[in-house]
Amino acid sequence: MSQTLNVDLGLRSYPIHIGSGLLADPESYRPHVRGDRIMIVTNETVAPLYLDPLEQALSDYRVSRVVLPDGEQYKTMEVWNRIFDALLQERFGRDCTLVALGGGVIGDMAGFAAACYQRGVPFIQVPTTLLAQVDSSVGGKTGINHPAGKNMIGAFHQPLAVIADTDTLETLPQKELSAGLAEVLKYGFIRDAAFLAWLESHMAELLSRDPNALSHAIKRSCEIKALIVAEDELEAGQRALLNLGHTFGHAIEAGAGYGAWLHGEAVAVGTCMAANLSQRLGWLEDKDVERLRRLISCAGLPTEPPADLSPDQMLELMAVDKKVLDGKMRFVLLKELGEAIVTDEVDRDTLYATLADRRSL
Ligand SMILES: O=C(O)C(=O)C[C@@H](O)[C@H](O)[C@H](O)COP(=O)(O)O
Repeated sequence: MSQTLNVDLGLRSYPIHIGSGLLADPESYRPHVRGDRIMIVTNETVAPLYLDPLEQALSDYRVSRVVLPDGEQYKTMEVWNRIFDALLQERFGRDCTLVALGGGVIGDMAGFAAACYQRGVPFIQVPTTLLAQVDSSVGGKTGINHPAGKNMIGAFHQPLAVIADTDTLETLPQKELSAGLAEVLKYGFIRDAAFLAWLESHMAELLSRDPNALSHAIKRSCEIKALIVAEDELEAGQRALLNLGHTFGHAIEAGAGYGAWLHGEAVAVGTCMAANLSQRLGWLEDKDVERLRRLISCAGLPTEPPADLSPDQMLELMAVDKKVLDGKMRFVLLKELGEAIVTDEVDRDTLYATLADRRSL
């Protein structure tokens, strides 16, 4: 059984197909592929699991592949360039489709390569992690990291389709499943108190990979993301809400060294820090922060930043955040659980106190 949602972006609209058995089904791709040549971009972990069935499903086309190393530490200009080497060596023209097979790193790098190759070619997202299925494959944010900051170089480039085969979650390490839950919880925190309550009462099923619970969580997450992206594709306004926990989280990822923390783990801690700051500003109550922390912890996620990352180091890393406007940092904070806002009205002392407060995280 599969379900389809739509991301409504006029001429750039596209479907998100969610369900079992989609990856190996030729019909998942046929309506979307452009040209007769396909370059699959994947990594060394995912290739042995899913490259063969994907190539079988695409056997009507001339298919090539580029297999990159796995991990956030490889989301670099050098590794990204290997996609262009492969495309150029095999003389790909513009009449081709790139297919991103993997998690968020592969989706972001393949999507950014598609945005740039010969000034833009189409691509399809085939996300194989929970995080990629609920978040990074949807919305067209593509890019790579820079030592100075996460996702600092990139482009908005929407895919032709997202094909999220829920069967791929069966092979996902538990740590990666939890990392995906950080982004699922985010949708509840920013937009949907009822979904948050549902997540609270179904966390055990989600962690034990109950297919119905996972399908519901993926669908609701994608619905919320699709609505926000449709209203604000280029993050001129409310799309920034999807960045809850990311200002702190990206600083943790860069500060600890890319790959030391999974993105979702860093976002989980960042969300606790955003809640702490929201409480200091008088918005969240103690019980809200406790509830948020408990949920994050029940999802198997950390709630505290690395002890060796000082408030000053965090501040320095946060200063390059893409939400900085007119030299002022902007934060996604919580008015209540289920309602987020973007604000630049955070004084330095309150921020510093949050960064220094390891106890209340
Ligand atoms: O789609 C968005 O918009 C998001 O902010 C979703 C985030 O969860 C995602 O991690 C995104 O890639 C972060 O983007 P960035 O602009 O903060 O680099």
